[in-house]
Amino acid sequence: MVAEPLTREAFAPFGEVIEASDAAHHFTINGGNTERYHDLAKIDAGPDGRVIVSIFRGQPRALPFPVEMMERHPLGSQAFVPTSGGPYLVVVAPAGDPPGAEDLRVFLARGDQGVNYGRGVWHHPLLALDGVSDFLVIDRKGEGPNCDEVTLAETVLIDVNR
Ligand SMILES: NC(=O)N[C@@H](O)C(=O)O
Ligand code: NI
Repeated sequence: MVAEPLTREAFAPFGEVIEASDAAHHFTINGGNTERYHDLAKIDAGPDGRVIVSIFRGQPRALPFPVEMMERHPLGSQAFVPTSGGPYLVVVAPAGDPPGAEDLRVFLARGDQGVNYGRGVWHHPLLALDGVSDFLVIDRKGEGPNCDEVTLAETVLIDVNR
């Protein structure tokens, strides 16, 4: 599978794209100095969880990459915002039954785009490209198992057309 460009419309079934886009609700603050891109993602820690902020430092993945498993967080959302400026891959499938190869969507995210996976949305763990990459990660801390993993019946090779 070749990655498609990440857009808020294409990603809508899986969550939100976090970017300073004119399509977002934005307005000027701080006496004209600053533009606020407002309320970009539905952060969900559930009724008994707490929202936490972490940094993931990901090693670059080699392409083409074999997707052999997917995971989901049934108790909360998970957001990744790149802070190193490089691109990364986002592999997702709709929340619900464990995905098959035919359910996957693969997106190429720019270094100025973040993503928020909605609660229960299947995704592959971090897929940094080009170099060691840091990401601000906003997700849930709390009781209960919050990471289900599934092995795909068939491996899916993903790549990028650049
Ligand atoms: N396990 C963990 O914290 N990371 C994954 O959830 C991921 O999506 O990278
Ligand atoms: Ni995750």
